[in-house]
Parts: sequence; structure tokens; C-alpha cells
Amino acid sequence: MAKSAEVKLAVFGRAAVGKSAIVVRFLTKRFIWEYDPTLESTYRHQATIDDEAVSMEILDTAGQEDAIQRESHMRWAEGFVLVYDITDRISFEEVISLKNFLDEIKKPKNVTLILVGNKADLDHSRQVTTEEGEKVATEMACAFYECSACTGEGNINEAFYELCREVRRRKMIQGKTRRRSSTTHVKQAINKMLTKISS
Ligand SMILES: Nc1nc2c(ncn2[C@@H]2O[C@H](COP(=O)(O)OP(=O)(O)OP(=O)(O)O)[C@@H](O)[C@H]2O)c(=O)[nH]1
Repeated sequence: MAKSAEVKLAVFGRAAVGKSAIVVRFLTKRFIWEYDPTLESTYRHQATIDDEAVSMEILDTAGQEDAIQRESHMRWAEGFVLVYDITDRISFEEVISLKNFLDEIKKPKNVTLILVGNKADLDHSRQVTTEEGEKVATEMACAFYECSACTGEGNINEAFYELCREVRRRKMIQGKTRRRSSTTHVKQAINKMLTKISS
């Protein structure tokens, strides 16, 4: 197995959309009705994804955080889970604002995210259609999942794993580009020196 890679993820969304419930479901495979969010907000988790050990740090943000906290959390993370509640249209509108804010804080090319519509078990109270979720995810160029932290429907595990894969892919590409550009700089410096010596 390849050596362990670290991926920093943050979960964002309006208050009460089920951010903590999703993280807890992912980590424990269980639903905890009234999870006390004051207990912890950052979790460490090890998983094997595509035969590779991946160590995740997951930040469960508070829906009520102020702009300064939100900005520092956005700067810290490499991958984002944007969550809305399918029974709460305002929470859906909020993920669009969150994505715009993310693009301001980080360059869009550094924004790797997934969109998650939670509380799919409450279909009778649905305010956001699956098609609307899919459309916004296409506009954000990200994967879309509808799930229920409560019943476990939808693939929360796969959602987190896919986000990790995307973050790793992006880091690998950026690492290669950085290496290539530093090689180019060295070559340019050597050429300059040689030109100076020969003139
Ligand atoms: N029916 C249903 N209820 C859910 C689901 N996920 C979370 N809840 C409930 O929604 C409420 C809010 O869940 P939290 O996980 O605390 O939401 P949060 O987004 O972390 O909230 P903040 O920490 O306040 O931002 C709780 O009462 C949960 O039990 C779900 O998939 N289905």
C-alpha cells in the first residue's frame, strides 16, 4: 500500500442542515439524533481509498459562524462538503452564496467540492427537487449526492471518498506543475550564467 496522504476537509452549510449528523454517520455508520456539536469540531479519520491509505482531517463548521471564522476555515481546507437540507430552500440558496464566497477566498482552481442534499428521508416535506440539486452541481462543476444521515440512504461514504480522490488528484497536478516551473527556472538561470561567461 502507498504511504499515507493527508487531506483536509471542511463541511459547510446553513445551521441545522445536518452537517454534524453527516460527519458522524460517515465516521461511525450511525445516526445520533441530537449530536452535541460542542463536543468536537475536528475529526481525524484513516481510510483506504483505491488501495491507498488516506488520513483525513475533517472540520465540522458551525452554521452560525461569523465571516472571519468562515474565511479562516475556508483558507485551511483543501476540500469542501457543501450541505443543504432538501426541506429548506433557504439552505439551498445558501450553498450557492457559500460557493461564491469560496471562489473569492481561494482561486476557483483551488476549490474542490461536493454538493450534498441531506434529509432525503423527509421527501414529503421536500422544497428542493433532485433536478435542481443536479443543475447547481453541474454549474459548480462538482459531484452531487442526495442522502439521509438519518437512514443512511445515499452514499455518504462514497461522497467523502470521492472528495478525497479529487483533492489528491488536484494536489498531484499542482505539484507536477510547480516542479515543472521550478525546473524551468533552474534551466533559465543556467542559460543566463552560460551566456554571461561566454560574452
Ligand atoms: N430527518 C432527518 N433529520 C436529520 C438528518 N440529519 C440531521 N437531522 C436532524 O437535524 C437536526 C440538525 O442536525 P445537525 O447535524 O446538528 O445539523 P448541523 O448542520 O450540524 O447544525 P449546526 O451545528 O447548528 O450548524 C438534528 O435534530 C438532527 O437530528 C436527516 O438526514 N434526516
